[in-house]
Amino acid sequence: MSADLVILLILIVLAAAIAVSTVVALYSRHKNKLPPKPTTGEVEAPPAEAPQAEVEPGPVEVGEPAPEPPAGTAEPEAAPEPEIPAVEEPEAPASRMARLRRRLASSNNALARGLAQLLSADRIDEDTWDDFETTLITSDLGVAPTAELVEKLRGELAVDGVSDPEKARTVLTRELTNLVGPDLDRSLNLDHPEGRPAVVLMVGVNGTGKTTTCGKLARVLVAEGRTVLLGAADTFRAAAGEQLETWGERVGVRTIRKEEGADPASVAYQAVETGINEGVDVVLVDTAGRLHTKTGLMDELGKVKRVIEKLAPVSEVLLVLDATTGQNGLIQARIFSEVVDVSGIVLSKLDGSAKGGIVVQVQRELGVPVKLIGLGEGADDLAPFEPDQFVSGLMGE
Ligand SMILES: Nc1nc2c(ncn2[C@@H]2O[C@H](COP(=O)(O)OP(=O)(O)OP(=O)(O)O)[C@@H](O)[C@H]2O)c(=O)[nH]1
Repeated sequence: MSADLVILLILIVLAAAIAVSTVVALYSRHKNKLPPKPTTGEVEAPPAEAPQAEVEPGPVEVGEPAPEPPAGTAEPEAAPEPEIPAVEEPEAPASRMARLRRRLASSNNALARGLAQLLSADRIDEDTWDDFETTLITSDLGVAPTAELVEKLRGELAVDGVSDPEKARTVLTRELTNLVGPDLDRSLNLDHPEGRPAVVLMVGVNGTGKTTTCGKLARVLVAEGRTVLLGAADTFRAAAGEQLETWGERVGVRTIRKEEGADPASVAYQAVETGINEGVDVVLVDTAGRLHTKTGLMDELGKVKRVIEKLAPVSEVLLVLDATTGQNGLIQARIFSEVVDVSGIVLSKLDGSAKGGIVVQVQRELGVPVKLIGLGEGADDLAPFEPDQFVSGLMGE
């Protein structure tokens, strides 16, 4: 029995030993399976820590600073500045006037020369007066104004030459200024009813400088602090609308235009309507002025004016005349004044004309004053017409 017990005990011990070793082996195998975890643990650990550290503060940061970047960075980036053309600064009126006067003096040198000859003559005989008259007439002063001027001067200047050239110059200046009309109201009428813009209609034969004048005038008005809108109702010439728009961009004002051949009246209407909606001060309407027939012109301009007047009164009708065309300009002036009520004249291209006397003739012809003069193709080459400056320019001073 004791031997059996011993054997039994040995078996139990063996079994226990086997069991223990099995458990140990199993445990150690199980443990050996875990290491793969530690190997992945190296990969997992950083993401487990890093993303948590980054992601969590992330939303907070995005939430808080979000409003800042848009304010600080998004705006300048989003600003479509390159598309806005640079608006030019107009030249100061004082220096513009001085420059224009110099140009006027040099462009009318024929008249200035004639006056100088008269003033320096030793003896003012009939021939001298004849020459002087011819000079005045060649300068487009017109026959009647020339006769009036010569008569006045003959009464004041001695036959035996000009004893006092300074006095003679003063007399000449005074008489020429009187002919030009120092007291005429040359201001642009930009009066407009409350809530409606002043409407300026630019008329004239093609090529006289209407579009250019619209652009130059817009620039002057903007420089004076007015808001302006351009209406390209010259739909006849393909490039006219584009040309006006380019002027508008230079000055920083919008142009209402339609396709070539569109009804000019509808463009004018839309321009004034937009002007009302946007509360602008002045709408400048450029028109086409082809003189095929007077009836055609009358129909077109008449319609443009009527249509505009459904929305707002037309404050000014400016007739643009090319100073270099002389008598032809006068014929145009006559026709246009029969078609529309011209309220002011723009004499363009005086820089290229030695015939400044047209100012006097055209004013007499139409009974309306020259309000503006064009003295070049540049943006600042438009000036208010000032009789004193004009006469001293004519006299070459
Ligand atoms: N020298 C000079 N040229 C001018 C003046 N005003 C306009 N011009 C030029 O005259 C030409 C005709 O001017 P536009 O403004 O196109 O004339 P427009 O009357 O609008 O002509 P259409 O559109 O054909 O009816 C252009 O080359 C202008 O640059 C000026 O005062 N002096």
